[in-house]
Amino acid sequence: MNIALIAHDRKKDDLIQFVIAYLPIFKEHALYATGTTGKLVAEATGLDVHRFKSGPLGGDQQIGAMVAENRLDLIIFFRDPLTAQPHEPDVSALLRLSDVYKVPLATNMGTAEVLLRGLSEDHLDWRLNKNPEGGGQA
Ligand SMILES: O=C(CO)COP(=O)(O)O
Repeated sequence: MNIALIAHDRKKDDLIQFVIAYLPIFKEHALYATGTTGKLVAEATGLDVHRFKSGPLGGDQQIGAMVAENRLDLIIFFRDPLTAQPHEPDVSALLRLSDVYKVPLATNMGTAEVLLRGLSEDHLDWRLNKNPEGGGQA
């Protein structure tokens, strides 16, 4: 599966800890991320992460473009609900597109845990019908 990882600044440590906790699962999939998130996750875990631009510079939109092409199967986006983001319209656009294309998206760790467990038990295999490319690693 193709998985996107995104975290706002105050949530980046949480996301890194989450990826470390589920490393055996993440290792099996192709990872995409906004710029700074991807750099930090790659450094902390050694995982290969395809990095787009930083979120405020268009990274959310680049991930949204993948969604629009049905090339993303799961999105983990740890948003900071307490800090205004200059690129809030981009964030909203990504959430909207994920709903349009019915891509599972977690915005907090509780939901992310359920999605990762579902992924490890093949409950997201229906995505392979939508995105044949997602069956392999990057
Ligand atoms: O701003 C972001 C998501 O909206 C995340 O971007 P970075 O990973 O580049 O910090």
